[in-house]
Amino acid sequence: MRYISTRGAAPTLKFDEVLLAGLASDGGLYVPESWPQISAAELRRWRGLSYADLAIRVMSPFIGDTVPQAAFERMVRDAYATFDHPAVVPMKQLGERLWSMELFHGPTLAFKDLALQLVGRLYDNVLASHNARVTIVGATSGDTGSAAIEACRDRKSIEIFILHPEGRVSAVQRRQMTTVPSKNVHNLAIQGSFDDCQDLVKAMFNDRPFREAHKLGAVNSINWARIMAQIVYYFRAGLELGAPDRSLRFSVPTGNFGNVYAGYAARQMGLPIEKFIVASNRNDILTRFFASGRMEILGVEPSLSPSMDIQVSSNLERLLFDLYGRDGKALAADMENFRERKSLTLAPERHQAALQWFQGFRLSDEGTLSEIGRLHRLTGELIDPHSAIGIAAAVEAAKTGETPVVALATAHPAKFAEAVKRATGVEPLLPPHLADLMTNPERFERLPNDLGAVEAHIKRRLAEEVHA
Ligand SMILES: Cc1ncc(COP(=O)(O)O)c(C=O)c1O
Ligand SMILES: N[C@@H](CCOP(=O)(O)O)C(=O)O
Repeated sequence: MRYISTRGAAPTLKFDEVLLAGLASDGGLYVPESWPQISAAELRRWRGLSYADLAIRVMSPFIGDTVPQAAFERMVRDAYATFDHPAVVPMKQLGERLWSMELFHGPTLAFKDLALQLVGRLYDNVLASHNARVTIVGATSGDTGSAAIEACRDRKSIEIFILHPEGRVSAVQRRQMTTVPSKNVHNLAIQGSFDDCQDLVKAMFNDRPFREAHKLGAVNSINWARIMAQIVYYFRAGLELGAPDRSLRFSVPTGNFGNVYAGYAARQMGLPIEKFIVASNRNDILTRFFASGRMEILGVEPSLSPSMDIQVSSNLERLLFDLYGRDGKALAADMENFRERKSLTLAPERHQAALQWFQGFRLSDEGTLSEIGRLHRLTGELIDPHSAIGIAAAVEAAKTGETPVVALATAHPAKFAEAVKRATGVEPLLPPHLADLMTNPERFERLPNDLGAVEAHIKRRLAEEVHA
């Protein structure tokens, strides 16, 4: 398997190289040159596999011979052994055609663990075989940061710098990052939004001398390895609900478009998925995009689902690449324009093609609270505000059509205890392994939204590590 950039001008790479590269050198994102095809007969043979065994089968074609098979299988088993539920991603039936899949049973209580527990191990293995070190720079609106830190802390070949928007993540999310005492972990609170943090990360990758001098690596979903690992649970849901003999729909709480793009990848590989419902909060650029074919950046407004307070959804570029018939040059020109003019209008035939598979949905904070309250009254379950948006969208979708709808539950309710308590009167508790989270000392640096200041800070810290 080889990987090509969505902007058509970066070298074609193998999996291990893509893992280390993160963003492509032309500013694009790596995608597989072609999609591995899983036949219906093969899918039937996958029914009943454990999560780890399924993960090995789904991901092996993407990795090829770049990681020794025995080591890869060991990493997968170790990664999913860190989850506290035997099913790893348990499903619950919520209605006649309605299911939720819980993706938050990993160590940091959000769906990011499903990819990052594996990506941390892959980094270690590939860095050792290349005799290399990496400086990870990542942006977070709250969940990627802690999952990446948990996956990379104390690893000898990795320094990790995570940028979060100051004051715009929940207290639990912040503390999950800033209370980790490991020396290779560095938290930067940026005076800006998540989009600013993500722009800073991309700008560091596009600063070639800085990127090369410090061997930058990515843990955000711009890194193909993140998407690859997230494809697996779509297959798990499909197989549990009767694929390949029955199709299904997914409702996905969306911000950076990485999660739902992983579902699209599963569909391209042969899983019968009829539709993706892209569920957003008030930061609704994607809802407006699917409704009109026009993508327009407005300001980001804080909401009760802060991890989805995003306007520039990086992974949409991967979908656009296919909608543009994989014409990297044309897409590169339009993406440049989009960054300058803050708007992009799809040609009508491309918009129609997108609507075959995707539909948008938006929910206000009031709607989110009311969905958390409704589900609690009905089932006794507590859900977090991000999952609530996905479930509310799925409830709407299940009113029409025959195919089951699976809503992805992306975070544990205790990460957003304040909102959940406001909606239900019940405060969700953190699991025992995080019992001292709210009292442990924090460690982070405040920095302006300024590339020079952030790069200078990283250089200084790395130099201190060398001399320590
Ligand atoms: C809890 C939660 N739900 C949903 C999302 C949105 O996922 P994506 O960015 O992959 O679209 C995020 C952030 O990524 C998140 O942390
Ligand atoms: N919601 C995310 C934002 C970053 O998304 P990623 O999937 O690209 O890492 C977060 O919680 O940090």
